Amino acid sequence: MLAIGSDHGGFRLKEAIKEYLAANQIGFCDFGTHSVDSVDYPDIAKTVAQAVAAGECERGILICGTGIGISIAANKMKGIRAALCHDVFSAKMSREHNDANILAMGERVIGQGLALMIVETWLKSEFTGGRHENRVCKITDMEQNR
Ligand SMILES: O=C(CO)[C@H](O)[C@H](O)COP(=O)(O)O
Repeated sequence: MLAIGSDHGGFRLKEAIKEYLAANQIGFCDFGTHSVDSVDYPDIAKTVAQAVAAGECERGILICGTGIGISIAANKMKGIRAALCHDVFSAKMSREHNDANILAMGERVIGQGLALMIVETWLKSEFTGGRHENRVCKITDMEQNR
């Protein structure tokens, strides 16, 4: 199960991603927001990050206007590795090398076509482990000592 959420700045892209997920039989849980009325992106980041960190959802997708604020907020949560990706290569690497468990994007930065390609790539890519395992473990250690 995938967790998805956005603020008002990412609402339209979130809806387009939901259509893509539904068309591809990928299960998701929508944590809002549910309109273009203004909301605060940390509130959405928190609920999606909590669902992923608690293991209720395997991975998450977060969208705001730029993707910056919502990824900064999500990364404050223990166990979260949110990657802000606006190109397909970064999306693939964020999974293969960094084991990113949240994909963040900005609706005001990229078009819908590219965003959907990024989502597709990110969902299909897997962590390759090996030398990257130790590096991700070091990130987790930093969280424990915070
Ligand atoms: O991108 C964002 C955070 O990084 C927000 O979506 C953006 O700041 C919202 O701006 P506004 O309230 O002017 O619509």
